[in-house]
Amino acid sequence: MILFHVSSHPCIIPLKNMDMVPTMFESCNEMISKWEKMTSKDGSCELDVVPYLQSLTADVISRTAFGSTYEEGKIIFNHFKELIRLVLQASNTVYLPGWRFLPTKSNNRMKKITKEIKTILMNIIDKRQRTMKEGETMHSDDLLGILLESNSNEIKEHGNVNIGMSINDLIEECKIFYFAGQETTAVLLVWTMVLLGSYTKWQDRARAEVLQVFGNNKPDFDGLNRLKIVTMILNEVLRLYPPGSVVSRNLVKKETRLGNLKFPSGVTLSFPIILIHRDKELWGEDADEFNPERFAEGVSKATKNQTAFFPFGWGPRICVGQNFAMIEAKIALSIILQHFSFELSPSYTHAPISILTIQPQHGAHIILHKL
Ligand code: HEM
Repeated sequence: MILFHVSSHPCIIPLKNMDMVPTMFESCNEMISKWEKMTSKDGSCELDVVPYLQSLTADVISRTAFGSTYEEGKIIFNHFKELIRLVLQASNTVYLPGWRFLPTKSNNRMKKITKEIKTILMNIIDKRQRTMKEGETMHSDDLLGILLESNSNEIKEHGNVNIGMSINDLIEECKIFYFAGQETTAVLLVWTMVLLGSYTKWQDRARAEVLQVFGNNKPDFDGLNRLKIVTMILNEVLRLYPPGSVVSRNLVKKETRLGNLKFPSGVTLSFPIILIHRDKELWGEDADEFNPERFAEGVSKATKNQTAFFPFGWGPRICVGQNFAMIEAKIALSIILQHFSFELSPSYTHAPISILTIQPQHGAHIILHKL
């Protein structure tokens, strides 16, 4: 069972396993079919994998969050995507106090999108609640169903509708789910393809393992847990290219001591994950090199029991989607390896850039060969 921390509410909502494997498999398969269609007669093609892996993880998260109302959910997430783009665009311009209240083209667009998100979500909720009243069971096998069910239980318990979540709270929860879970998993897969496209011996080892565990069959949950080489590879990718390169904490409440250091309230502490993951004192002289072998005996051996590897954060606020992300990455990688061998294209330029997550600035051009 995965736990989902709902930030605006002091409660923890259980995000059940929700039979995620078939859902993820379905989305991965759609991507593979597109790639197969793109290959020429000799079975090869070159493509930038970034947009495909992004829409794969968006698809998985839409299905998981909205289940049966997935098509409407997808529109909401497409709107979120545009919102992120507009917010990033605004943050790259000179800051003028009060600017966001001016009726500029992008401010008007942001307002319009926010309104549309609200309308679609209200329709979905309305439909679900009507189904509930008609005596049918809730769709508690998706995130929205879980949020609504927990909300209605809370209202019943307290006998007060003001206790539950508002539509704005629900929108915020869906936003967090999307921001935290889509881009991060996409970039993990992108860097995995870039690195396995360069270190083809590791690609061969991963494929041999996948074929030994699954043959050409659908990946299943038990088999995914037995993938040792694939896990070592994903850990090494997360070490070198942690999707979230920094975690931060605002010390809002009171003066805080950390060892000999004293921090006044109001200070923001940032932990540079990527620098710690590449520290030669912690990882040895080959810290900047791709060497999954270092994880052969697990994370604690690789880190000599120090907190030197924390791609998902650490402590009480550790990423609640880490199992979800690792399962998704393992399924996607297994299916890719079952269908294609691949290499990095000569047109690829290595230029990682941090825009919320660490991304390849000029895309990830890969040459695929159908197996
Ligand atoms: C490779 C994929 C992922 C990476 C590297 C990652 C990394 C992180 C990190 C570093 C944090 C911050 C922890 C902290 O502040 O200490 C975080 C928080 C979080 N993650 Fe993930 N994550 C990934 C995938 C996911 C997925 C798939 C989901 C949802 C299904 C998810 C949901 C969340 C949520 C809800 C939070 C907490 C946000 C908050 O309370 O503000 N993450 N994640």
